[in-house]
Amino acid sequence: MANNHVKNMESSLLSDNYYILKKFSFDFLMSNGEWVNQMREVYDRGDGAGILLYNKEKKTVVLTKQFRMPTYLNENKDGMLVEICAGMLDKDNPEQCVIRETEEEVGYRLKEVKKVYEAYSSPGVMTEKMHFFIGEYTDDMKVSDGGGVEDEHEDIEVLEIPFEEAVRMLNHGEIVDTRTIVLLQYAQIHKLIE
Ligand SMILES: Nc1nc2c(ncn2[C@@H]2O[C@H](COP(=O)(O)OP(=O)(O)O[C@H]3O[C@H](CO)[C@@H](O)[C@H](O)[C@@H]3O)[C@@H](O)[C@H]2O)c(=O)[nH]1
Ligand SMILES: [Mg+2]
Repeated sequence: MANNHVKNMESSLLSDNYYILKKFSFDFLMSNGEWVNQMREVYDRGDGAGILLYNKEKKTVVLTKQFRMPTYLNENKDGMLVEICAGMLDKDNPEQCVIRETEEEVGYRLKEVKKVYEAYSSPGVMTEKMHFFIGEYTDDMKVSDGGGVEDEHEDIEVLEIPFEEAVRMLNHGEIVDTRTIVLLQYAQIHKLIE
C-alpha cells in the first residue's frame, strides 16, 4: 500500500460481530496539493466469486433466487433477489470457490470454469473484490437439488431459465444485482448462447 498521497493512517475497530467494520482516519494529498484529514468506515468480509452457468444446447442459464435483507431495506419489496451463483472465498481460491458454491447452491458438479473479470464490489465502502466466472453445465453434471447449506439456513431457489428470458428480465428491470447484470451482459457481448 506504499504511495505518496496517504499518510498518518490510523484505524479503530467498530465491530467484529460477524465480519470486520473499521474506521480509518488518514491524511490525503488532494490534487491541488493540500493535505486534508479524511475519515472512512470500511467493511471487510473478504473477497467473493460468482459464476454464470450456461448451456449452449438448451440455450439456458442457471440463476438463484434468495432473500437479501439489505435489499429488503431498500425498495426491493419482498427482498427476494435473482442472482448468479456466488459465495465468499473463505479459505478457497476463487476457482475452488465457484466450483464449491455451484454444487452447494444449484447442485451441479462442474469440471471447468473460465475467469472473465475481477472487480471491486462497492469500492467506497467494502474491501471486497469479486472474481467473475462463466461455466458450461449439462444435465449429467447434476448431483443434487442444491438449495444452499442447511446449517447456515440458506434457502436458495434454483432457476433454470432460457437465456432469452434472462435477457428479457434484465431489460425489464427484474434483475437488479450488479454481478448478475455484468455476467448476463458478458454472455450477450460474447454471444455465449445463440
Ligand atoms: N449469522 C450470520 N450469517 C451471515 C451474516 N452474513 C452472511 N451470513 C451467512 O454467510 C453465508 C454466506 O454465503 P455465501 O454463499 O458464501 O455468500 P453470499 O452471501 O452468497 O455472498 C455472495 O454474494 C455477496 C453479494 O451479496 C457478495 O458480497 C459475496 O462476495 C458473494 O459473492 C450465508 O449462509 C449467510 O447466511 C451475518 O451477518 N450473520
Ligand atoms: Mg451465495
